[in-house]
Amino acid sequence: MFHIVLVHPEIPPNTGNIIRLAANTGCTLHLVEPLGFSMEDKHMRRAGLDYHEYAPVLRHADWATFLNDAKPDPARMFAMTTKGSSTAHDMAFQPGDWFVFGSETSGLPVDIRESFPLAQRLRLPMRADQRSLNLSNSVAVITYEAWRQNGFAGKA
Ligand SMILES: C[S@@+](CC[C@H](N)C(=O)[O-])C[C@H]1O[C@@H](n2cnc3c(N)ncnc32)[C@H](O)[C@@H]1O
Repeated sequence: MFHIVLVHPEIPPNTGNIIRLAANTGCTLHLVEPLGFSMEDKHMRRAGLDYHEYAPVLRHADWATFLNDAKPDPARMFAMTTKGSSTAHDMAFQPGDWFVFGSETSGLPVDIRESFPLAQRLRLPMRADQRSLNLSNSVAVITYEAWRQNGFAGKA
């Protein structure tokens, strides 16, 4: 349905949760290296259970390789960032859209974030003085919002 892109994820259970979410919702997961863990990490595998069988997980050596190999449509790719200029829930999403997330400690690298047009830097609403959502929670929020907008296409 959608593409979830994690740039340099660091915490194994977060990626495990996201593998499970990708399987639940029919999304493809892209992992942009370096990763902060081994794909054999037991915490990641436990969180993902055996869902990796149901979710395509693609690894890319770096951001440039991701762009070259996956060829995302630049007009349909969205940076998910606490420094976003647009409210995520105001955007109309389409099947095949790309959602790009930063790492748990650093967020998206500045050069990657700034390569997105302002209108495609999306922020999830939070209360004042709150720093950020957990990575896997932010993936779940936007994936379900985009899927809801598209009639939960493919749901059982
Ligand atoms: C734990 S956060 C990163 C925190 C980092 N210190 C920062 O300020 O970007 C991990 C990732 O979750 C996503 N995220 C978390 N909260 C968000 C929000 N309110 N709006 C959009 N994305 C968010 C972003 O992709 C972020 O890079």
